[in-house]
Amino acid sequence: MNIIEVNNITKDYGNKKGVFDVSFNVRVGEVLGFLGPNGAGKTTTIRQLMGFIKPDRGRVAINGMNCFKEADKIQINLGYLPGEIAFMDDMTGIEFIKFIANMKELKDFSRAEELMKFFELDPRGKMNKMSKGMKQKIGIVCAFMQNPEILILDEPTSGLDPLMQNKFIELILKEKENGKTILMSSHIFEEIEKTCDRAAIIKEGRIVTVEDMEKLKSNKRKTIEVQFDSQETASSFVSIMPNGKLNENKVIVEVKGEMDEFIKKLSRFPVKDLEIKTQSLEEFFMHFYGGEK
Ligand SMILES: Nc1ncnc2c1ncn2[C@@H]1O[C@H](COP(=O)(O)OP(=O)(O)OP(=O)(O)O)[C@@H](O)[C@H]1O
Repeated sequence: MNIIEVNNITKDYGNKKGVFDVSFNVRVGEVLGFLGPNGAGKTTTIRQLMGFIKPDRGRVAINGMNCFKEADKIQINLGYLPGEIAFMDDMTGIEFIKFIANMKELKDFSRAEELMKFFELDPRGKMNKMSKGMKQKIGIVCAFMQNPEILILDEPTSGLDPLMQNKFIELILKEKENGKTILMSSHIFEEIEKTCDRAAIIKEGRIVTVEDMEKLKSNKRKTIEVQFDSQETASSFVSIMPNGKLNENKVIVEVKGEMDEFIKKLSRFPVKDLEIKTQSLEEFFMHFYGGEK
């Protein structure tokens, strides 16, 4: 069942800017990665899902409700992390979190406290003295503290250091286990690879592809370099591995998908050393991005 439905939406800002005929769905309990280079249209799409802007054409719905007309109702059960957070700078972090909690009529503050501890956030200082990473952590606490069924996250790890990025991945995996439905935009391939079930790729305002992550991962190319004791052994191996390239006593082979056939053939030879380089998902996605990030 689809929880988030984006059907042929267009928001045309002129000069080929905006989003055009964008469609994708997020199923119940699914984590969908929304990927695209700067200016591709991720935030514009997300803002239509949040009901901040109305599509010129098409329909966006969450839980069957129209995102523009029924935004208030939808947002009761939705956690949102904006790409750029407008904070009230003269508040302290904790004042801001409590302000949002009041707005959401949140009674139980224990989850907010749990999240602050998890992200090692001391929220007592003034917001205008906080680093980008600290502000991002406050945004994350605000999005997750009401334990919503649906989460829409616009570049959630922007500004976080690698340790905190890993903590964020941990949080998403836990939320996924709890059956939450999550849409998150990202530039970080590693976090998409580790957390998402599918990825939608947007470029120049149009969806290029929506792919299953397992399929993407299984299609990843591996470059394997095998070192043998002599050039003779290497040549014998190449004779049964026609796509292998001989380089003195080494053979370099590209393997896509299943490794079984390669391993069975290699097991007939004495191997001195073996190195496997896996094509990163980033390299894979570059194919869709057309070289630009
Ligand atoms: N209100 C607006 N008026 C005119 N153009 C706009 C407006 N909002 C966004 N745009 C343009 O629409 C395009 C898509 O912007 P959007 O912010 O959705 O991209 P994005 O994929 O979120 O990029 P980033 O990764 O940089 O955040 C950009 O060219 C942007 O300049």
